[in-house]
Amino acid sequence: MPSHAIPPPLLRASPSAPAAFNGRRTPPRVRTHGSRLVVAASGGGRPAGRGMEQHHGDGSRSPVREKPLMSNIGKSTNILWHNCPIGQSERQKLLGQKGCVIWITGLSGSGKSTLACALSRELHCSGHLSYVLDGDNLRHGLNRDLSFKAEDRAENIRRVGEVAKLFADAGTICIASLISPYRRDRDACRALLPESRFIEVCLLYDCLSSYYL
Ligand SMILES: Nc1ncnc2c1ncn2[C@@H]1O[C@H](COP(=O)(O)OS(=O)(=O)O)[C@@H](OP(=O)(O)O)[C@H]1O
Ligand SMILES: Nc1ncnc2c1ncn2[C@@H]1O[C@H](COP(=O)(O)OP(=O)(O)O)[C@@H](O)[C@H]1O
Repeated sequence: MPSHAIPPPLLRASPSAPAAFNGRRTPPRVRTHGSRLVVAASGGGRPAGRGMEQHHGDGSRSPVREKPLMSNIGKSTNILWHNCPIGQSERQKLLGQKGCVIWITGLSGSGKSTLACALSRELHCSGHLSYVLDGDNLRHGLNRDLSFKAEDRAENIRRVGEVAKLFADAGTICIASLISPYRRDRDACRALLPESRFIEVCLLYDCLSSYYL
């Protein structure tokens, strides 16, 4: 099978999927064409806000039929939130676990990466899916444009907080390992998730340092 081919299980329709497309007149038809996935979206077009679900801080969802979730972001207007029929609870059921963020903070050399890797290995051995977001590694890609001045560190943490939230939403135990010296930046990341889904591990010796604000 070529590396880009879609494995057959992904193409199987979930029994509950059609009901979840109630925002469209017709759900899109998906079929394979050689190694390609062909999607025919017919009729109805955008869901126009109907059949959407509102996500609450505790991870629960409820249908929102009256008001589409729109935002104005910068110069762009009418940014519409799209929900997928396969949501957080379906992913949790599939994986047999709930996603969360374990945020490891501490000075350079304090053992963050070592702890993150050890934790990830233990979780893996006990059958849990985890993923390490290491500050050093992310600065090779996603955050390569950022320096170590305070505002860039803040942007660094903001981005990683958002990515970690997505990993948790995907059902993964996301282990973020960053110096993240400013409490306000870490608190902003914590605020992205329900209280019990964000666990901060502060390598204590460094947290007593005046480097931490
Ligand atoms: N000036 C300066 N200050 C701090 N750190 C530096 C610097 N230059 C490079 N490095 C390397 O970058 C790693 C820290 O990146 P982070 O993204 O975790 O930092 S921060 O959270 O934005 O403060 C850090 O990795 P760790 O040692 O694993 O913490 C360093 O290897
Ligand atoms: N618990 C520990 N005891 C002794 N040495 C450790 C411990 N944790 C990490 N180290 C060592 O300290 C050094 C820095 O660890 P590292 O995980 O890279 O820190 P950080 O990611 O915070 O920069 C490494 O050489 C590592 O092997």
